Amino acid sequence: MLFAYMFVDVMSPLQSLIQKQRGWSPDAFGYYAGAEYILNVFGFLILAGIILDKMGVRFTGTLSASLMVAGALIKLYAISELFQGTALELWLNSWWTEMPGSAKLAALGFMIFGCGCEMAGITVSKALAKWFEGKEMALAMGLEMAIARIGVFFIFTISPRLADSVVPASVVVPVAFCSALLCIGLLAYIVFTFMDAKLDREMGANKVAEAESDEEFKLSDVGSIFKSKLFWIIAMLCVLYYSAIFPFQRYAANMLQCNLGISETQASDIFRWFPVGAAALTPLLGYYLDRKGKGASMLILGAILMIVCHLTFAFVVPATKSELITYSAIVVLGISFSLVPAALWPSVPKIMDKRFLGSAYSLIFWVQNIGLAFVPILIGKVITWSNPGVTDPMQYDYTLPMCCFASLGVLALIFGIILKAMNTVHHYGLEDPNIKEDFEDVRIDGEA
Ligand SMILES: NCCCC[C@H](NC(=O)[C@@H](N)CC(=O)O)C(=O)O
Repeated sequence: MLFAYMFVDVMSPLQSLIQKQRGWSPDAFGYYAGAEYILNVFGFLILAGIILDKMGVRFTGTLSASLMVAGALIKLYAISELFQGTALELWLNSWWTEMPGSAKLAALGFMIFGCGCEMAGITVSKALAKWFEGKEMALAMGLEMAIARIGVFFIFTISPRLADSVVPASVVVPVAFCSALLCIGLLAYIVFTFMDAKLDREMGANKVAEAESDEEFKLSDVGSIFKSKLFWIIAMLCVLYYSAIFPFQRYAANMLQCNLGISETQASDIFRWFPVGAAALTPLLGYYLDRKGKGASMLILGAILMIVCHLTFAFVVPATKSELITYSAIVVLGISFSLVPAALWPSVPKIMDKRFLGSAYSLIFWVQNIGLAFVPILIGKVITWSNPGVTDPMQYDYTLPMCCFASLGVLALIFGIILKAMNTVHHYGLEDPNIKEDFEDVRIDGEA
């Protein structure tokens, strides 16, 4: 997941460079960024859930890592000099001219990568549930997310520097670097499959068979989950919150460049503290949640902090051009991005029957991916629409796009409040600690 998250954001600090080098407009960049989720939205994630439950974590993880490598190599080829001037590029340039051929092929590669990445996300959740069942699952999930966030910090640090390491600067170097890391990630997962097989042997064949059948994906379960009000509240909170974080991450470096009048590298150097804050706090909050609970309250606080930060980027940072305010907002956003993920993902097993868990995660990811696919496109359009005639990528006014992100936060907050109110009435246990021996929870059993 570390290398996957690095690949996801390798181009984020290079928006203005790719615009200069390959002619990708903000719209084209938005389409490219949204492409990661398109196939997942059109049902791949549901299929991924079925594959996961039928074939298990070893096969699915290896398949997902292979898909990531294949998608990365296509994207690398698309942005490389090798692709320039080929018949394929000429053909791709000949239709939907707003989107350069290199952006179209890179988007295709990113789509394939995205299938692998999301499939890996649900596989890792299921593997963690298997390895840490009855133990400190929130801490384990928090650590997994923390490692991924460190990858984002690292890539925001090195991506612009790798791009500048050649003359003229090139987006190819960082993308090639991350593609190589993904190959190492595939090898690492293959090593994990041997460890997992050993765990199965230790657990004993009977227990494994029982565990597998407990979590088997049944198509009728999808209907039960979709009929659940609670599922929709969690899924809406998830899609709204994450749509104001991950798409923002794609535009953040350019937003800081435009607001503060700084270089790509300086902007990335400021923004990289966002995932660091999240990486430091998420496992601590997971540890706290395991012992003390307060999950629903953490979701509400996380949404409030995010709204404050996005409004600060919209109005205060451009007016003051203060680096101190910018850094403070970045750190507070990092705190928000610890509170919500640390509370959200370990809450799912509290409200979903174990039988539904794999499908529940894949369906929440599916709803989330709809937002992650379309919000970057929407933001690209809002940037273009609110900046008529602006061609210099350093001169965009980000007020309206940041207000859009803040509005998503307001909606997420409303769902967080509804969730907490429902928890108070129905006692789902969302405010309770995870580790509690006589814990009696109320779960969706297919009739909710
Ligand atoms: N085991 C993974 C838990 C989810 C972590 C979560 N990631 C996602 O929700 C992804 N679907 C997002 C993406 O597609 O980029 C996170 O907080 O990173």
